[in-house]
Amino acid sequence: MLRFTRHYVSTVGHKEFRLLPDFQLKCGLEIHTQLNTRNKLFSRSTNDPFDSYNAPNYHTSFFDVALPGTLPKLNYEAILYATRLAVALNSEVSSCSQFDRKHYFYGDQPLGYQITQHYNPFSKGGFIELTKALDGIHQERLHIDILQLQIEQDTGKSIYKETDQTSLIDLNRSNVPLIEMVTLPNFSDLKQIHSFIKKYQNLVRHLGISTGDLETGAMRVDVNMSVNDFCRVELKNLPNTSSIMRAVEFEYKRQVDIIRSGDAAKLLKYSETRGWNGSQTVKLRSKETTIDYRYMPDPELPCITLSAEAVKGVKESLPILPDKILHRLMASPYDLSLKDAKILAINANGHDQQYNQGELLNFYIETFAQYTALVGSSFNAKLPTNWIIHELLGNLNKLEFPLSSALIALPPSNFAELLNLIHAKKISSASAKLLLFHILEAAKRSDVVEPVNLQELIANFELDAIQEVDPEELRNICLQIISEVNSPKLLEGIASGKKKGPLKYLVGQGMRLSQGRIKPQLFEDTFKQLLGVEW
Ligand SMILES: Nc1ncnc2c1ncn2[C@@H]1O[C@H](COP(=O)(O)OP(=O)(O)OP(=O)(O)O)[C@@H](O)[C@H]1O
Ligand SMILES: [Mg+2]
Ligand SMILES: [Mg+2]
Repeated sequence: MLRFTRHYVSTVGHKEFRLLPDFQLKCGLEIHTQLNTRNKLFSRSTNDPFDSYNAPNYHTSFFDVALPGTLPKLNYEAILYATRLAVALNSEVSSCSQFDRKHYFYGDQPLGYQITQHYNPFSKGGFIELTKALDGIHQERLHIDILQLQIEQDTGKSIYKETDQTSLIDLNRSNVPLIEMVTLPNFSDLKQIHSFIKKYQNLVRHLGISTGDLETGAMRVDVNMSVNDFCRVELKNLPNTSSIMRAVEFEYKRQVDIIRSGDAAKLLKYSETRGWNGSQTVKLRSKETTIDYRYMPDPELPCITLSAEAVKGVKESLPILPDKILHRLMASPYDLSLKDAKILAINANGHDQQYNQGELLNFYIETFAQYTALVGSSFNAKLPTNWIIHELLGNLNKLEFPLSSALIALPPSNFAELLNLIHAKKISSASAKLLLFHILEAAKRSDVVEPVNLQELIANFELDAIQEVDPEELRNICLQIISEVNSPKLLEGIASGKKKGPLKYLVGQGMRLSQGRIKPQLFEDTFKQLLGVEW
């Protein structure tokens, strides 16, 4: 009889996945992140590892292709980026970290060794905090401890051609700066792993040090996992979050089955490295056959000496970190939901949408301040949220128009004025939508964009809400719509309540005829009265 825990329930795939209480999962992550510095780690060639499709081996220098006699020259930008990350993770930067050579032979590694940090890493310790409130883990809070950060070079790429049994080598990626971050084995369920990966990915994007994309390989996650303290298995080559989660589920079940069958002492005796073929984990190599990398300090690279003041300077220049922003946005006066706060604070896909996160957040905060200054204590926090997060961003995406340009037409003071007009019901919500769209579309078409004059536009388009609606006029508009519809069946359906939906259609017609200046509720009430609706 199996007992299930409530640790983690996954609906990935068809079958539900659960951890079993008698089989304890222990897991640690190693995450490699490519830094988006301008140049490579030890050469001046441009750092553009994804340009291979157009020009293989283009972004290379003599050092990247390992011509004899060339020497590595450290790129300080990579050190700055690594320091930013270390400080954000509360990891202690070593005052003198060193580079080592890890020797192995491979076609895409022409030096014959990879320069990494083995004996004396860049920083040690640190943590990421996961919480139930922000990250959705099952525990209230959990610290995932970081063992260390090490700086290393990426390798080139081998492309295998099955057809003529050849390998192509592309060295555009060779010598791209990487940071390997290693956690302690603090994870005990899948939700924690998932949340951590998202949080770390978001952090490197927020710090502006990497695109953090798993799909391009800019971020690569290796998962080390063991069950009931048997040997750890390391899962590598996991292309995206869903593969990571599915591979962990599969591997957990595989190890549980081995333990149940009584073969664990034999089959889980040595740690091994496994890959993911899309449906199962497959053995790549066992640690019995580990290569001796003959690590040795690189004699051509002196240690990186960083003073405490330099580290302090970087710490002081860091942007406010995402958790802190989320907490602020979810508290008074903003009172945003977690979902909306994340839209403002977190760049979900790493690419520039029509805005960058800092720009959007500043716009929101500034507009909010100006709006509350205009309306005083009766402000409605939902107005800026809805109009910025939903209306404005929706329109920018639809029009493919960047926020930076939209801001010229609609700086925070103008947007706050628009909110104020909506707040005071001087303009109906339907009219405001039309107006906003019009302003953005006109700004997109125009070469010279300047702040709009809202009052003038509202007057020109006659968008002022009709404050006092003449009941007779309202009745007449409704009667006209009813006669135009000319469908007794539809009207009877509405009246009897059998088909309520078409009432919305009638109201929509009213909004159209009045160009959004009469409130939908007034139309609805009048139609109900005229049709004798009792529901
Ligand atoms: N018993 C265990 N169960 C699961 N994970 C473990 C266990 N012991 C250690 N780990 C995890 O294994 C990882 C070890 O990574 P580390 O980079 O130190 O060594 P490595 O995997 O041997 O080296 P390489 O960088 O060459 O892959 C860490 O993330 C650690 O948390
Ligand atoms: Mg490692
Ligand atoms: Mg490893």
